[in-house]
Amino acid sequence: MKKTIALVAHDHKKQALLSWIENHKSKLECHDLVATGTTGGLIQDKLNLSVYRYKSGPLGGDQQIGALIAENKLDCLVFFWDPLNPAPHDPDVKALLRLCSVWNVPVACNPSTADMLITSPLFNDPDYKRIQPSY
Ligand SMILES: O=C(CO)COP(=O)(O)O
Repeated sequence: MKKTIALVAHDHKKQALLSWIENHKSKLECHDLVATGTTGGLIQDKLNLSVYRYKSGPLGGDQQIGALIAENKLDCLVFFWDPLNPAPHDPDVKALLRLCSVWNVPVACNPSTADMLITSPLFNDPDYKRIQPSY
């Protein structure tokens, strides 16, 4: 079943995300991909993958992806955030990760977790229904 997958990385993690995407390109191209602005541009240019680009993270892109979660329009987030450098939009980063917890959206913040997520049998199991919390 086609999913909507968001791909986001901070600057020092962009190369790691591009490598991860390249490793899983055949799986990822079956889905609808969205990304924050700069990350999405790199995915298009370097990997020739079609991806819908929201604004750059510091300009509101994280919040736009958060809005997808709040509207139940996102199935999975791969977000390689940078634990070693401060981001001017850190509140937006936290808010995005928080919404994944609020709505039980699978989120991978490093390549090994992302490997496990995308290769999980549950990822393509049509019978697996993610529990949607009812508040
Ligand atoms: O800052 C980001 C996520 O917090 C990513 O934004 P860019 O993809 O525009 O660099």
